Amino acid sequence: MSLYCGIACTRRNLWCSRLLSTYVTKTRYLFELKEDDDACKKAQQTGAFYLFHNLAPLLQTADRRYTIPRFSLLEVERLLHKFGQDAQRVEDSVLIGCSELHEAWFALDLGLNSSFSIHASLPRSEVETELKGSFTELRKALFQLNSMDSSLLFTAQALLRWHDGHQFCSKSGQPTKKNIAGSKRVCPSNNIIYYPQMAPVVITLVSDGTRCLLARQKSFPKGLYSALAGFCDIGENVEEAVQREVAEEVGLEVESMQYSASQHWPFPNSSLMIACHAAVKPGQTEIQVNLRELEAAAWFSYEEIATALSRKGPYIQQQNETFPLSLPPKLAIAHQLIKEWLEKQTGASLSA
Ligand SMILES: NC(=O)C1=CN([C@@H]2O[C@H](COP(=O)(O)OP(=O)(O)OC[C@H]3O[C@@H](n4cnc5c(N)ncnc54)[C@H](O)[C@@H]3O)[C@@H](O)[C@H]2O)C=CC1
Repeated sequence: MSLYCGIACTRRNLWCSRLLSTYVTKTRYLFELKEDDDACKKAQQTGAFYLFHNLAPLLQTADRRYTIPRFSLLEVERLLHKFGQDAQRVEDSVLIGCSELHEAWFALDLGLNSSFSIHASLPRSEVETELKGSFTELRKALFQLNSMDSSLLFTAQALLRWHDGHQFCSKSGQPTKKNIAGSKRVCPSNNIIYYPQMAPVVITLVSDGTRCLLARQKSFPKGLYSALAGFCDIGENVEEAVQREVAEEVGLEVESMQYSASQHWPFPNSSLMIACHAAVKPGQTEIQVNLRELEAAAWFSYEEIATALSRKGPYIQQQNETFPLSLPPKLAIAHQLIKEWLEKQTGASLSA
């Protein structure tokens, strides 16, 4: 967005260039914190900390809404001291962003403890009482948070999980050491550097021109249908992954496809969701569900999708029971794809 903003900048539009330079300085500042341990330590002094316990973020509730409390370094150190731990535990924290005024944001998990760590887990309920909040599963909190908060917590949880699972060098077997920002881990015995990783996943909404194809897995809540998703195989590009996934899961051949958007998705591990629309030939729409991957797949009409998005149903039959068709939550990119498809259909029918 900032790039387009910069291109479109004119003298009349000075606020635009100011926005761009704020963004650039913020990005450069974050880069410096990732590269320079001393600068990052210094940033912790004036930074804000988000607390987690076993990957569940600390949330507070006010007027039935979740808020995310932040703590200063001093407050975190006091808390650690109160539970018999030294301030060194702050080094387990990871950098997750910063404000436009360069207040650095960190996430620290008080519950994770590895087999070799000197830091034991802090007692969850006692910390909750002390901080007047509750450590809440991120999936549960998802529906209550705005998109900025959820994206920050997604990043934090993904980074904390990655560090928890990558404490040893896969070549030497020795413990690896994280840098202060948590943007990498290094094996001291052979200098191999490990960087946090995301797995690329294609998510595709297939259309035959008038209907869209949705599918469900056994593990989905009853009535929930979504777009087709699958991990990219090694060596594949996005187009090949979309074609393969659609063929594998529902037995159809993609005729054309169009990239829509992307999203970082932390469940169950970090994925980079690459969302696309795909079209099949109108005459070749017979679905053959791969039952190893899916429980069911079906074509849905404009009216059925519009009704489901307005949360009124329609109803679908599943294992001799009837459920209202439900779609992925607003924050999920699958929801965005489905909404986009619906809007395109509306545009098409309006211009017809
Ligand atoms: N944000 C969104 O709108 C949506 C996100 N997703 C996410 O997309 C991802 C993929 O979706 P599904 O295929 O339905 O998931 P899935 O978890 O059912 O995975 C399918 C299969 O892929 C293989 N697999 C698992 N992890 C892998 C990895 N890192 N690399 C390669 N293969 C792997 C396994 O054999 C697994 O059985 C999941 O993480 C899911 O949470 C799925 C749908 C919507």
